[in-house]
Amino acid sequence: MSSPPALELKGLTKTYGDKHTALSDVSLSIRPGEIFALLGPNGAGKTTLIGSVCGLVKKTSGKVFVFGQDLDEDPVRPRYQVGLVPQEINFDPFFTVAESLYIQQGFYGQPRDEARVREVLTALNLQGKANAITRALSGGMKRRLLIAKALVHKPKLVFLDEPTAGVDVELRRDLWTYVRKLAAEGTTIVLTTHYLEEAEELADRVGVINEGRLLLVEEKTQLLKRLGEKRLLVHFSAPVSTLPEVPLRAGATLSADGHLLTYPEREGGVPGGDILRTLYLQGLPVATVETRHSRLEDILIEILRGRPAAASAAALNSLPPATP
Ligand SMILES: Nc1ncnc2c1ncn2[C@@H]1O[C@H](COP(=O)(O)OP(=O)(O)OP(=O)(O)O)[C@@H](O)[C@H]1O
Repeated sequence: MSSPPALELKGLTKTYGDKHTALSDVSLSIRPGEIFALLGPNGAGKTTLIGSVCGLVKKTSGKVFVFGQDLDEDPVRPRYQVGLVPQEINFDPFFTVAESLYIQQGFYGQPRDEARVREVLTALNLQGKANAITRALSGGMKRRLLIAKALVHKPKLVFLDEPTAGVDVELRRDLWTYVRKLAAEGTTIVLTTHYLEEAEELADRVGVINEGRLLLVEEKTQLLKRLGEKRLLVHFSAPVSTLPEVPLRAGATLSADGHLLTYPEREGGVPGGDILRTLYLQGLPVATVETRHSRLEDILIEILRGRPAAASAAALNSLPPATP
């Protein structure tokens, strides 16, 4: 028998008050061991979705299954397998780093496991801080501890809600390495991030949510292949007045100043190599050649733009840049 999904949502809906629908009929299935990135602009419903699974938000309707267990039937035990790195720092400032991790183990019904605490602290580069009082940690260290806290009870399903917001490049890299290790060991990771570079780097699959609706779920590589574009850019050392017939007919364009040829490569179209060969054969003054691939960021903006009137300009404007 095949194992159940790590997380399954069926028609998950959350309404605040009478009319504000934060989540609307969201259905989604996440495989054990996959890294799933949930993307969307501010207010899209990402945190509400995570909160509904972790018990921080009371859903209005729909079903949530964690490793096949219905949270309506047992809201407690399945959640022992879940870890959450929230957006906001939420630990007691008076305990030491190690104490707060032991408390967390106890909270999840586990015996004190010093080896595990050491392991998590080392993975997050906090090994020298085990006995530090948490309020004395720097902002970045607090964020590392937040991640350690979410992982110390060895959850099989981990939610990372904007885990690297406002952290330095080093922590981001450390975390990426650790997330990959966890996933390789079979942990399922659900990640929300505004740094699309992060999703592009880590995710196996991507879900796009806007205004509480799940617009798309697709394998990341498939999505990049389907909606991504590869462009060949040829810079000329002297202005060119017209392009030869082969590139022209294939769809290449020349900049107004005659210094740049742009050619969007498509599957089944004339290969970029043939375009270049023609340019060389015709003796055009090719200086440099580069290829550019569209990134997840470009694709996400297109998806949100592609939505009818509902994808408001405000929502698009709130998309932050790919890198901090
Ligand atoms: N407690 C609440 N009461 C009323 N409305 C809420 C509450 N919590 C969230 N909302 C609304 O629900 C919608 C979804 O919010 P949510 O925090 O899930 O979005 P998000 O995608 O996580 O956004 P961000 O990227 O800014 O964290 C928003 O319109 C928000 O204003």
